[in-house]
Amino acid sequence: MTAKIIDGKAVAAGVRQECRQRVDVLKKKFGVSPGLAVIMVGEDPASAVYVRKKIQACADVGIDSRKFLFPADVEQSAVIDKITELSANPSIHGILVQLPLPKHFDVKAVLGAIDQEKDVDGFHLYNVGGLVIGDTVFPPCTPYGVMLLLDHAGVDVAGRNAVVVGASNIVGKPMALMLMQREATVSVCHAKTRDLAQFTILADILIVAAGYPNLITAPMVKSGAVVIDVGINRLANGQLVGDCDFEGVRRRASMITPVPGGVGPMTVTMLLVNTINSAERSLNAAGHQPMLGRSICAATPGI
Ligand SMILES: NC(=O)C1=CN([C@@H]2O[C@H](COP(=O)(O)OP(=O)(O)OC[C@H]3O[C@@H](n4cnc5c(N)ncnc54)[C@H](OP(=O)(O)O)[C@@H]3O)[C@@H](O)[C@H]2O)C=CC1
Ligand SMILES: Nc1nc(=O)c2c([nH]1)NC[C@@H]1CN(c3ccc(C(=O)N[C@@H](CCC(=O)O)C(=O)O)cc3)C=[N+]21
Ligand SMILES: [Mg+2]
Repeated sequence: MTAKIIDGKAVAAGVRQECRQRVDVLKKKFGVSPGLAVIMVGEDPASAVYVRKKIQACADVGIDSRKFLFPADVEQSAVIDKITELSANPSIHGILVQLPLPKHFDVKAVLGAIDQEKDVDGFHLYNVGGLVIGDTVFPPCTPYGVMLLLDHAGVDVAGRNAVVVGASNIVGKPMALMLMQREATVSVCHAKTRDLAQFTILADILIVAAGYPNLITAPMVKSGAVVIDVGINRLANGQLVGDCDFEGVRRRASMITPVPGGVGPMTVTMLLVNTINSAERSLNAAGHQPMLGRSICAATPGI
């Protein structure tokens, strides 16, 4: 078997086209320009690349983005003051704090300062709680993008065995919750899992987000499985690879996402979706009827 490649870049391009249309309606009909604030602390090169991609993606669909760069040794209170100010600013509909933050930061305190109605990453505890009960406004971008890829590829989730490798707050845990919400039978593996292969081999849907190249090899994968590789690893030779031995695994899987060009472009795109949803919600809060297209969210009910 040779797996069908799930083209994240192409799916993302389609979603972005919808984003452009929704932004157009917001601007022309309602005079609202969706605005995203991106906060970055320090100049970690990987973070800088991701932030640049997010800002480019905003420009691409007509979202106004503003970047706030703080030096790595800034006091936490200065960052929280900025977040408080942006939370009160009606021209800002989304606030994102690029992670990781420097060690002296209390991540929970910083994320907690974001207005929960502008928490487009979905990392505020209010939205995390919403996700747990299957009723969140801002699904976290990476697992949200994965759900959209699965829907787009026509993958049935209900009743299937889903195995998530990785249990972080930003990928593994919310991924597991979204799959549970869609009635998969979910196992979550992490660094202390004994005999990872014993779990992965049972997966109809295998989601890998650990951050180790070649962690998943062909013998660990059930024949015909759908494999979603979230991992992003830069090898010494400069090559970007996921967590799966791509060439080996694609001979056992029925579908697989590539790296690059798989989940990464979806992550950035779902940030745009969450920001536009937030801008539309701000209109509704102002007394307008809920009239705008929610087709993207409708594709993924209940998350
Ligand atoms: N494509 C995209 O859009 C995105 C990609 N990423 C990429 O995804 C990967 C994961 O990111 P993130 O969740 O932030 O990373 P973290 O480092 O925060 O979490 C990694 C998780 O993987 C687990 N893990 C580590 N080693 C193993 C192992 N040998 N077997 C099983 N589980 C293991 C860890 O376990 P434990 O909890 O026990 O420590 C942890 O839960 C990275 O490569 C990152 O670059 C991240 C975000 C978006
Ligand atoms: N608050 C916060 N929100 C995040 O969403 C967030 C974060 N912090 N910290 C880091 C991770 C990582 N992340 C990625 C974004 C884009 C690509 C992406 O575009 N990847 C491309 C290639 C990238 C490249 O060429 O380097 C691809 O896979 O095709 C990947 C990973 C968002 N994250
Ligand atoms: Mg952990």
